[in-house]
Amino acid sequence: MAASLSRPCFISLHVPYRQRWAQDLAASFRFHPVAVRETPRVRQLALRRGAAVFLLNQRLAPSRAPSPDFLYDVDPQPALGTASNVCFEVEDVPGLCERLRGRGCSVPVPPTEVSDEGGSVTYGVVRSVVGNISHTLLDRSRYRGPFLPGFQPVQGAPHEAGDGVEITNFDHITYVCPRGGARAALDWYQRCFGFQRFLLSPQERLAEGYVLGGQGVGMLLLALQSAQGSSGPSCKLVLAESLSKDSPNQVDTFLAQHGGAGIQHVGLCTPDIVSTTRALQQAGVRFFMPPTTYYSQLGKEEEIRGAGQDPDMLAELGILLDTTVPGENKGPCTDGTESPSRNYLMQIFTHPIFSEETFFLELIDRRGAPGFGEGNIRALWKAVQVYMDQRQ
Ligand SMILES: O=C(O)C(=O)Cc1ccc(O)cc1
Repeated sequence: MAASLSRPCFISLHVPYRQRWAQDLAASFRFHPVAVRETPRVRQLALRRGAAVFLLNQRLAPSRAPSPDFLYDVDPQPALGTASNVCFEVEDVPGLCERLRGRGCSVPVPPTEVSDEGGSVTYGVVRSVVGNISHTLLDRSRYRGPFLPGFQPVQGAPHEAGDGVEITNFDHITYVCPRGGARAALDWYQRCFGFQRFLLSPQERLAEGYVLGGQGVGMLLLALQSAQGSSGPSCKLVLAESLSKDSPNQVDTFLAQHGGAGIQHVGLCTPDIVSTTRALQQAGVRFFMPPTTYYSQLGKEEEIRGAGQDPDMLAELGILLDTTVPGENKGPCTDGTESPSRNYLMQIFTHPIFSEETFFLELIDRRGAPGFGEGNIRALWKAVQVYMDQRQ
């Protein structure tokens, strides 16, 4: 039986000893500390916005050996900041770990029970076939506390309302795979986690994947989602592989600076990208500005107006809009009129958030469009190229 995995329960970030990133995530990205766990050697802080939770893991003392102290995770021993674990809620942790072991997967943390006064949870950790990524498989159906056993609630966490930032949940997680490795990753997530392939564009061929070529771009994308089951909404994974002959580019630079494959970015869903972008910019978050030609390209202004958005406002903030993505809810509106602009999406990408050109965040505002905008991906690719050329 295929595993039924929900939307991620949390995404774990590891920062090396003495790097202070928690403050950034809290102060700039407006994530709120909700729970903390501290041992003499490590600190784990859960930061939440809507249903999106990052678990920030940090050592409190230098050490060369992997630390067994990180609860609900394995220690990736990072030399630099990395997002290395995605936790999924599952119903039967022992059964799934057993099946995964039977399929040859490495299960560095076997099913383990943790409890406190709020109840108990069972979790195990399995290594993915991609880079340093692992997955915590968690059953917290028997737990009533604020986060997870072993964590203390952070008192006085601020209210989310009123700061202009609206982030509801994780939308997708994008991996950078090694050259030639995306297909093996796709097979692994299908075989081991029961994820299902979906096509990113009507032009995508199943056997080839979504190939973005020409105009200096060279990338293969393959997309998957978890089967939507009883355990909640599905999770989208995007696997990216460089086909580029040009350097520097976003994907090869990630591989070089991250020291191998891993999580490149996380898309955060917002129902109001304009207000959220503005509030985050004011709080100091830096976003990639697309090339100015993005907004002046033939038909773009009409496309943006047709979607009911203001081209000047989007250009001022650097927000990308694409109406060419396939829609979930095509068809006439309930009043019987045809609405040509119902399905579109808007995206904006932050600069890398650690000191290397690796992990970044994205805001995505989906208006009925489940895929990704090709024009937007191209614009991001070019913006990153300009940025890296300037930095070199
Ligand atoms: O558009 C998105 O959010 C994607 O996830 C697609 C993508 C994948 C890799 C990149 O380097 C840039 C964009």
